[in-house]
Amino acid sequence: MANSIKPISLTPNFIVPEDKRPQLAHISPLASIPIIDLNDHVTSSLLQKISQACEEYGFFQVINHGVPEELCEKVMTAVTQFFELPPEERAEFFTEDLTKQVRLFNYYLKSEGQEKVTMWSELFSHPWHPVDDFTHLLPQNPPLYRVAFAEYAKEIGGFMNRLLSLISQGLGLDKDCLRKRMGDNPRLRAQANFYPLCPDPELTLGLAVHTDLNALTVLQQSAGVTGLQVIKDGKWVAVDPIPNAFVINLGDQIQVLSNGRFKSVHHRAVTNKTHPRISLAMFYGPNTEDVIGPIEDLIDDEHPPVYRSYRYAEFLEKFYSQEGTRRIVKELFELPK
Ligand SMILES: O=C(O)CCC(=O)C(=O)O
Ligand SMILES: [Fe+2]
Repeated sequence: MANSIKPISLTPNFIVPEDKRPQLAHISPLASIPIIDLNDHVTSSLLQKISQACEEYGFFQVINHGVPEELCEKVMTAVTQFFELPPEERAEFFTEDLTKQVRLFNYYLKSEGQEKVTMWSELFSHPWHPVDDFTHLLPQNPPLYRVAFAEYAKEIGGFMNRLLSLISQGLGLDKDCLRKRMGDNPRLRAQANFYPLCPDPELTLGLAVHTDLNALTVLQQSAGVTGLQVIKDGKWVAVDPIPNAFVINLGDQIQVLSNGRFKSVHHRAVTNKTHPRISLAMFYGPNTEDVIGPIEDLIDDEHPPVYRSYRYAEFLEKFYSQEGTRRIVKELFELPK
């Protein structure tokens, strides 16, 4: 099992069927996602900017987020060094077993009647909180990995809470509302994504189009290398890296909790010929036992509930059963109109 990580070359298993290729020339050249400055005081104008970004894009970048720049760089260095290890050393973490807490794996795309297509990326996923429970499972090499993650996780924990409180207020709710709805024991996982140089980016995908299944994602990406793209009004928009910014995106659970007002938006990662790219996603989601459904205060005669409530475990089950496809999960929980 532990030997599926090989130096990557453009073999047929990476070539995406023609109708699913990225068509890199068709990117909206001027469009970009909103930028939110968190140095600003919490005023109604800041909340308005956030709620507009959540309604119209489901994505925004934040600057002046308060997480120290050196720490952000340190954790990206640790992740980069991990992906620079010889493949046989990284392969120790390779597994296709979804129940493993720490796993290195590849995503793939499954299309009706066609072979599986492997994405041009390698993903490393593990919990980020509570630190003491899992640190011993993380790589010892590079030596920076465990310490950088422990420090980063602490800072991101505080930042996520702040963000959830702003998003709650953006919905006109009490600032603790979203955090409380996801309980005292949220599911907190990190995913480091590595996209090696690709000889022909038009033929591959780094990550196929998807929405995040969790509630909220805080992402850092390699400086100066574009790869993330988001759908806006039916067109792909590139999310260009801004120095020291985080990319924030809403996951499916916030779409459901907000009764469809805030959007979990389709996105993908494309590859390039000149620079390897790394992104680090920190996910915040409910616990498997939590019950998720539209928040009562957001429901009235004009806004009847769009979704039925479910245990998050039920959502995850439907999610994993559609592995490799363009998943249709939250739609399964929609109530008849
Ligand atoms: O590499 C990126 O920027 C996208 C990563 C992503 O969408 C994910 O990890 O869910
Ligand atoms: Fe994503």
